Amino acid sequence: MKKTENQMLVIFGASGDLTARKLIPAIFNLYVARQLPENFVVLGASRSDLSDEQFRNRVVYESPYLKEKIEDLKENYIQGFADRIFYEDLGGTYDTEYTGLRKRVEALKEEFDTSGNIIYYLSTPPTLYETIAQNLADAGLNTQNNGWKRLIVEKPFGYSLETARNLNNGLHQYFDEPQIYRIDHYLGKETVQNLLVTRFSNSIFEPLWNRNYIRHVEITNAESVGVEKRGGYYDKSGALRDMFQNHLLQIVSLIVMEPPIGDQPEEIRNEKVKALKSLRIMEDEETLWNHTIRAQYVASEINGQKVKGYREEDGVDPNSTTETYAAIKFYVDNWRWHGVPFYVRTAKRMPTKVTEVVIHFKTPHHQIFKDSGVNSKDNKLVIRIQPDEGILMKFGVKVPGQGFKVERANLDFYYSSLAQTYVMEAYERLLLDAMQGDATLYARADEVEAAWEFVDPILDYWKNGKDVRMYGYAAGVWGPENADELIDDLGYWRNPGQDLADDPGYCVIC
Ligand SMILES: NC(=O)C1=CN([C@@H]2O[C@H](COP(=O)(O)OP(=O)(O)OC[C@H]3O[C@@H](n4cnc5c(N)ncnc54)[C@H](OP(=O)(O)O)[C@@H]3O)[C@@H](O)[C@H]2O)C=CC1
Ligand SMILES: O=C1O[C@H](COP(=O)(O)O)[C@@H](O)[C@H](O)[C@H]1O
Repeated sequence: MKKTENQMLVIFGASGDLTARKLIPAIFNLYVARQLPENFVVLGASRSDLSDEQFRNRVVYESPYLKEKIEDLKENYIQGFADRIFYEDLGGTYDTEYTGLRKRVEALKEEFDTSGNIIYYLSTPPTLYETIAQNLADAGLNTQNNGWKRLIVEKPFGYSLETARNLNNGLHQYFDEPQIYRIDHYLGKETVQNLLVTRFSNSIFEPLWNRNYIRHVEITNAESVGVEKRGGYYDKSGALRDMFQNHLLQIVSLIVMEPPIGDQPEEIRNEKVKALKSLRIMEDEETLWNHTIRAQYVASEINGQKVKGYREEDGVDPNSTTETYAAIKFYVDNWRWHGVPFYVRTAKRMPTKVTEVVIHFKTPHHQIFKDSGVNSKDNKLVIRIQPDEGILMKFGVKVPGQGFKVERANLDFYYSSLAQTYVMEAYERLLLDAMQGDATLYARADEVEAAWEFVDPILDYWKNGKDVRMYGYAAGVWGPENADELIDDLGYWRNPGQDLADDPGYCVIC
């Protein structure tokens, strides 16, 4: 068990949505699970005029995100937890000197004996990340001579390769790379981490994990919700920046990477960077035209309820060209993956919420059961990231009786069958890792830049290319029909809405 040293967590942007919805509940769960160190304190900081008590009311006592947990026999913990939560009003301007903050940090350090170890969590608008790092340095709050200092940085990390590089360079002026933890909450999901275990702790998958046996790889990330209250943010971002550049390319890197020499953070991160650098960058318009599809959801009815189209959502430009659906086909230029196409799609307002990876295996080179009814697309490994987390192996078996008729069968495993095991929420796991100084599940500077390097030309083409298509799809369906063009040389997109064990693999969009 790793040691969690005494420390303080300072959250910038503490009056915001993420703090209330994800961060405080994650810390509360760690507190209840006795995973926090003996001496631990949280200091929220933002510009809203709040007292400690008002902040505690907002994020603890009256928090809708803790309500269930409190009711769930945990009310005994609430007082003790809230006593460790404080708030510092940073005042009204962006470049506030952090004198007040420094005094508060010093006082809490003495009172709670936190040994000078501090995590700063940046949960503000991204335009402030560098400014806050600089302000911390100006106030001497980044020095490590009296305890370590770490900086967790929320997504989005940059808006393009150039802005990500600038942000990396900006932060590196005040914090060294080993101090910086770029969060990607998908890496905190058990099932994403399980990709590593599935591949590297079994001897049955890895020998097949290459171009000799794999025909193509398909990844679907679907959300049933629209942009909800984040129209303003989303309209400047879009599916490619919001999900693909970070979460999905992280998943891709875990599928593509070579076996690391060990489980140390840098050993794993080095391989992920190599994987991301091996993605073939799409440069010419013909490839970009053929290998990328974007679309927006349009007004529709889902279960009898009228649903707005993307352009009618609050905060969205009525003439917006921001995509809510992105499907990308690409290749990986290395020995292992040469010639194997990857198909990745992500979208809002799909029929269901699901994220899964499907490894499609090649058909046997010589088919002896010619009239068996064997479907050449039968051998698949489906890794369900969420929900119904699990793994499904699909293969052909003989139908009892004369002859060699073959039917599809499934071997499946569900995480829920490990019912006695407590599965941490992504933010819980990632916060605990940062508290313990383990950066394995955080993105390194070069990793983020390599991902942007791949995404930038697509964004540029979608913005400036000639006659770039923008399709529409009715809210509640599996995207535009034209997305089939991307994959039709190999069949169809798998219908991932199916229950894992009951999966006919048919296509609902063709
Ligand atoms: N909400 C979510 O589900 C997710 C959010 N993120 C990222 O997390 C970050 C925060 O998001 P979210 O909480 O939704 O955003 P909000 O807009 O809800 O909150 C941002 C917070 O930043 C504060 N703030 C503004 N200026 C400063 C400043 N100079 N110093 C300190 N705090 C400041 C604001 O409070 P005040 O006005 O009081 O200063 C506000 O509380 C963003 O980068 C977002 O992209 C990432 C993934 C999911
Ligand atoms: O980072 C983000 O992720 C969520 C989806 O996360 P999930 O864990 O629920 O799959 C997405 O809704 C949001 O737009 C994006 O910013």
